[in-house]
Amino acid sequence: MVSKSDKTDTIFAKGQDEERGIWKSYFKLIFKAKIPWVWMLIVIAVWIGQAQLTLMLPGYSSKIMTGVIEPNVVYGAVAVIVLGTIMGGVVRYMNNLLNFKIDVRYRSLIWRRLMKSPMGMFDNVKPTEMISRITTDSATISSVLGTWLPSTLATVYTTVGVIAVLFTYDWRLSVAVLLYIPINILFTVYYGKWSYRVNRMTFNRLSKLTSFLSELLMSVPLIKTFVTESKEDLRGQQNLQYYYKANLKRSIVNWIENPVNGVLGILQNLIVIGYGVYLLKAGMIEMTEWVGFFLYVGMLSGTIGVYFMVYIELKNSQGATTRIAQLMDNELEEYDHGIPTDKLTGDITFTDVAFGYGEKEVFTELNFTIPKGKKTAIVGPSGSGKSTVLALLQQFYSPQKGSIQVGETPVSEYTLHSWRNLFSVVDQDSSMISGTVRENMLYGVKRKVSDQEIVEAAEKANALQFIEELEFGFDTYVGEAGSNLSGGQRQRIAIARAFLRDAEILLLDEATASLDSKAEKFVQEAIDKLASQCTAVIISHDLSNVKDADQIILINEGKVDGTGTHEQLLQTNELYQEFVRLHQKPSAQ
Ligand SMILES: Nc1ncnc2c1ncn2[C@@H]1O[C@H](COP(=O)(O)OP(=O)(O)OP(=O)(O)O)[C@@H](O)[C@H]1O
Repeated sequence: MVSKSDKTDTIFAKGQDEERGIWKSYFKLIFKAKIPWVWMLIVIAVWIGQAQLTLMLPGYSSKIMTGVIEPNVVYGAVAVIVLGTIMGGVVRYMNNLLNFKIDVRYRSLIWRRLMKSPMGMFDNVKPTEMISRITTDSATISSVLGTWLPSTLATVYTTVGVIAVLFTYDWRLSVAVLLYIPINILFTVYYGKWSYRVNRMTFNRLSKLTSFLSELLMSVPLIKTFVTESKEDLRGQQNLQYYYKANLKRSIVNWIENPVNGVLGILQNLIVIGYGVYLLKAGMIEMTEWVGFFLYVGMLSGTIGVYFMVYIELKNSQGATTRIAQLMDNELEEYDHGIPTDKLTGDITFTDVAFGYGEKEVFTELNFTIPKGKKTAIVGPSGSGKSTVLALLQQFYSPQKGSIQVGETPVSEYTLHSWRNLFSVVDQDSSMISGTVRENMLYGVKRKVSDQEIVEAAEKANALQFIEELEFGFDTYVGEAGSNLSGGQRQRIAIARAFLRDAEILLLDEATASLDSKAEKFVQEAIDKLASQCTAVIISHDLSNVKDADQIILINEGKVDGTGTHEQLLQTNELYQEFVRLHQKPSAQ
């Protein structure tokens, strides 16, 4: 079968190490996700309104603190405080909404792209990595765009305003204070880089831990069977320790920020106090101006603190933006481009088809024909590429060389959706969705189906008895991915689904492998009936399923080793003789 590879050189893994191009990535994401601009502008305007009120406060405070208690000063101060508090509350609420709006747009954009991504992308990316794109990465980006962007613009407004006010008080004192800013920037940049590295390490440890846990929890039966609980316990403890140590480092880095900022703040106050006292004594400034200046400088420190946080946030979001920007660049499947079809109009021919998964070559030169309306069996050693033929047939992948055609028409010229709608598939995994038995039987069935038909399909698939014995019959919940059902029960529901789908081409990949021999015989008869009404391609290790096929294709080492009926291949092909010898059931001898 087409198994998922565990390659780590995925677009996402590459993204984790990509450290450049953050601005490019942000621009790309902002335009791709169509963020709510109007809402964003409203939030920015409210932020700036609130910033303006905050800017006015030290002017009033300095007057009141130095005894200038006139009615217009007091009323002005009260109005600014009350309005500022109300606007502060409103803007935070609006900002939260903006954040959620941006977040849901990114999440739905990522989800839509994932749903339209070609199969090859899913082979290379672990499900936990994809989940992390939709949850953690999109939250990081929306926090930067939704929360930090508007508040930072308001902070820029405040900074410019504060500097302008400072110069109206005294230009010498202002220059002295501003000289200190480069020291602050230097610290911000160095600390930011350091903090980014440590945060990224913690994030990587956490995603390793998450993927370890989800993988192991899905393998509990394997662990129990092979008695590896202690070994896995140890591996889990190690992963937890790595994450703990990364967190310890991170806490030290985060802690350092406060004392250093404190020292820098003291430096700044010393300048204002020392130089200010000198100017006061020399009679060059008034007491009210000096107090006002002092309060505004405090505000300036606050704004620098915000830039500092924004820088850290931007650095920390770098991995997330790069990963999502790369996902946006990924090619998508086009479903409605080409000729629509609702019938298989001729035989399907593979001509000189070469195909591999990445570096791994599977077929070098594959030539065969699947006759319309006939039953074709594909046999070959394990790993020879039988399931890959079914994947190529459904256009999950495109051949690297050669062509697959229906008559004279390459299958790639059909619209992808209409082409895939021609198929009905029952494979050894018998994929289920979490829902009821009925929902699973109807999954992918696009016509109206009566209850009577559902019952008949279940009966033909030998599933009716066990379904009726379930607590809620057809309305019984099957659990996540059908976990409440046995392998054989899942397989019978998948077969019933194939009956209901009633497609032109039936693909069976070890479709009865999980059934006991009594059920298998019964279901096999039903499948044979279904197969006789359409074009069927069957992969089975069970000789009895293969023997009566109109044509058997034997695949080995990337090529077709032989084609013919059971009798023909038995007489002419050594590999087939070997296959028969190995797979003959005692009853068939
Ligand atoms: N998604 C994938 N990525 C990389 N390699 C893959 C992928 N799927 C299958 N392969 C490899 O391609 C080869 C053919 O696999 P395929 O599942 O088609 O073989 P098969 O004949 O159906 O095997 P089996 O009889 O064991 O089910 C194998 O070597 C397999 O490891």
